[in-house]
Amino acid sequence: MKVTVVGAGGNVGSTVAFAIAERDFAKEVVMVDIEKKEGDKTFYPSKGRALDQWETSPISGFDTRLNGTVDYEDTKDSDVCVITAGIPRRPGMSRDDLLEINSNIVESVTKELIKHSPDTIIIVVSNPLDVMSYVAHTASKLDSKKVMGMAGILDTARYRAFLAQELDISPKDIQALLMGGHGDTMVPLPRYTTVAGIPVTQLIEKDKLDAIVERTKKGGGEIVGLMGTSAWYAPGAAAAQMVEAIMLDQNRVFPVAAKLDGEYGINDLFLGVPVKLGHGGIKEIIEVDLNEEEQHLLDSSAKAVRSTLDEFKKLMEDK
Ligand SMILES: NC(=O)C1=CN([C@@H]2O[C@H](COP(=O)(O)OP(=O)(O)OC[C@H]3O[C@@H](n4cnc5c(N)ncnc54)[C@H](O)[C@@H]3O)[C@@H](O)[C@H]2O)C=CC1
Ligand SMILES: O=C([O-])CC(=O)C(=O)O
Repeated sequence: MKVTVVGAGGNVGSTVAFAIAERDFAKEVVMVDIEKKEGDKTFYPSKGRALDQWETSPISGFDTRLNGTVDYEDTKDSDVCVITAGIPRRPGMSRDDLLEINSNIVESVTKELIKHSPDTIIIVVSNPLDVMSYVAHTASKLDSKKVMGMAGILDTARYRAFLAQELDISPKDIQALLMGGHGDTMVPLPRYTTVAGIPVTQLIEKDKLDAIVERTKKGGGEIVGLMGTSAWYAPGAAAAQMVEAIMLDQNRVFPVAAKLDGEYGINDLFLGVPVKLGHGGIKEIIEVDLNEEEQHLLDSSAKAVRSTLDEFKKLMEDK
């Protein structure tokens, strides 16, 4: 079983690769990035990070080979490819500000990957996430079940972590659902949030829960404000969990950015929804009952993603 991570000389990509290696289910992780020139020197970040990570294997006890490269030939016959290539935002920017640069990167990277692994499954991480998933789907021409974006596991993990802190309860016992686009319009769903089966609304006051929902929506920005660049540990762990679910055919139920063709009344858009994830990619998009208010929030989130998608389409027309 072979996984490729593109952008793996950077923060999220290298963390995805390392999290996969530490889980020890894959034979090989190929870490692709571009070479970097500084004066008369050339550096190879993906090769350096792969070597550094491989050198932890005797200590951590994993067998997964980590191979850094700048050559897509080395990615041949990958079962799953994770795309983290692109620029991260800086303080004061929104994810949508990355649209123009990252859409070019994601499109070109996807085409290279498909040349060497025409049957692969693609997990997109680059932002703006929902539109970058659309770009990878269009560029790859793969079935929509094989192209998806990672955001929901991360956003739900933030929500669960904040709840665990507030309630002083293990994060493992908090189950939650969050839908919509990976932006400030995302939709955490308290009605579908439980602590070991107990509805969270019975355990926490409404104003505290509302504050946690708001903090979750801006969770990415909170980290950008603290570090000057965006997060990588939780995003890396989240993408690795998706890769594991697919490769081990776990049939896990996760929120991922999936292509909607009528589900939830939304068409031709990648948006975060719960899916069953296993061999072959998305086996099923799960349609949960939403009340009027929840559906309204989801529709607003879809509208925001569609407006970024329209901007991307316009960029393509003007090219
Ligand atoms: N979906 C999500 O929840 C999250 C998404 N992100 C996004 O992930 C992306 C990466 O973030 P970081 O790793 O922090 O950035 P980074 O700058 O540390 O790494 C990005 C890497 O992509 C590489 N790259 C650029 N163009 C490339 C190309 N054409 N081919 C191969 N590699 C190329 C760069 O050389 C760099 O090493 C950003 O767009 C960021 O917004 C970050 C966190 C969470
Ligand atoms: O906030 C960002 O730009 C990166 C990201 O998507 C996240 O951490 O949720």
